[in-house]
Amino acid sequence: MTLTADRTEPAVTPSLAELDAHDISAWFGDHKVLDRVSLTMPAGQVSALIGPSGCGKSTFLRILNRMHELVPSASLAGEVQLDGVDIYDPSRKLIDARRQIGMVFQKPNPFPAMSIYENVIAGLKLTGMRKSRDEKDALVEECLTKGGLWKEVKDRLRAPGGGLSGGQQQRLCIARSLAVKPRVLLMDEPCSALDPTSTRVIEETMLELVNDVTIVIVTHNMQQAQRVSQKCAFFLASHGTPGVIVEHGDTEAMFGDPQDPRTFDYVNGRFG
Ligand SMILES: Nc1ncnc2c1ncn2[C@@H]1O[C@H](COP(=O)(O)OP(=O)(O)OP(=O)(O)O)[C@@H](O)[C@H]1O
Repeated sequence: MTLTADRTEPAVTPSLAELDAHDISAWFGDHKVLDRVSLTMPAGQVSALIGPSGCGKSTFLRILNRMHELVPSASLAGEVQLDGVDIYDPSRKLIDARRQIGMVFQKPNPFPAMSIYENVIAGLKLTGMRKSRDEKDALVEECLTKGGLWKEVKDRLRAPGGGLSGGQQQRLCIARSLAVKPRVLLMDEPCSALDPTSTRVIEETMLELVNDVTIVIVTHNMQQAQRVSQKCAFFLASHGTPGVIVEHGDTEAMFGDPQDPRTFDYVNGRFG
């Protein structure tokens, strides 16, 4: 990345961060849905979480930025570290974890009546970040550029976010996540509501973004996992038991030479 003497800070924190989950177990009430899952998601790479429906991928993802605790019946055990710092440490603010570890959801969720411009900077107020008008203008351009949307919307920044296509709305949500300078971006099936062309654009955007931000994506699309990720983890919850990671490693090896027959069957579409 080229460093310039811009009047604004870059929209994305330059130092790349590793995310480490140790022995994560999770419950909804008495129902245990994850059992001692450990995974390192390396800095500056895309890690894909794959596995059949209901095996706990989304729950694991939500634990990575403390969203699991929003569900009243939810509880968890284990540790999540962002560059060696425990995000669940009681002395750390919840808002810090959520700012540093952003999330993009399956269904694009911009504020529909709010302008494209205001959507991008919507997170600043929530996280207590103050910026001048010029700084906001520069930040909006930078985030929309990184989100792969700038060229399409630069002449209509005051138009409502809800007027964009589904794929554009998802890229707007990515731009909004970037505005608060996350170090990790979690993406929960970000393309499942999109057509193949929009999906490709988001995938290209991810491949650019990963130079600035560590990415973890949940996907049911095996081709997508192969196209975008360098690391991959296969989750499975067999016969009502809590979800575990059966196998993880380099994506190329997971698809080309899986060690566990269950991984082989899954990546080859034989079950799930
Ligand atoms: N809010 C909730 N309350 C109770 N149980 C839940 C809740 N969310 C998820 N679960 C249960 O936790 C288990 C894991 O669900 P989760 O959504 O994490 O799986 P998943 O692998 O992401 O599935 P999918 O691929 O279908 O999205 C499932 O048994 C699910 O029913």
